[in-house]
Amino acid sequence: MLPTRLLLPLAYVPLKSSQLSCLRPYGRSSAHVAELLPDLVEISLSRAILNGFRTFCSSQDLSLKKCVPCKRKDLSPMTEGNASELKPKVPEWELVNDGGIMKLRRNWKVKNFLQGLEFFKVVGDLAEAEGHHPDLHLVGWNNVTIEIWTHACGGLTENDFILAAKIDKLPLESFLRRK
Ligand SMILES: C[C@H](O)[C@H](O)[C@H]1CNC2=NC(N)=NC(=O)C2=N1
Repeated sequence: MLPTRLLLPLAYVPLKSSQLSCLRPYGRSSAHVAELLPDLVEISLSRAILNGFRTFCSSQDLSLKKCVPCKRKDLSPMTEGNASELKPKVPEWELVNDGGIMKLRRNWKVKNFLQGLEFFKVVGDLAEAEGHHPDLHLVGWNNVTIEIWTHACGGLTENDFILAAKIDKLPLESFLRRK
């Protein structure tokens, strides 16, 4: 007879025999399943826990998410409150209100003008891959500023935070002036 309540070593989730029956592989005897069951359930449960953890991480780590197409009709800018909630996830960036348009802004000093253009190329390739694009400024030959906002709605959406988080993961150190 199958164990009526199985305490799982990983999560101590009590399972009733009715729940266990769905696990019974076709044609195997109950005794055999009882033997297999702890491993089977433990594996599936640890995967569930791992997936849950990964989901939790990915929803926390914006750089693992993907930008979505900006369809004007169903897009509205997030509130300043929402933007402030997401801001800690991109600590290197500042939240600015530029004439009523909320944007993310970050500055760098590059080695020289051409390194600035190379810097833009690396960022540009990422933007093209994401289908979401930053405003790139190269001023006074070595001052780079990137501003990110969603033009389709005239403000900030999650795309902008995702792009900022991804830019922060790019290998840009070689273009930068030593501090
Ligand atoms: C369909 C596609 O998502 C749009 O054309 C994209 C392209 N890149 C974009 N980038 C930014 N920053 N804002 C947009 O509204 C935008 N729209």
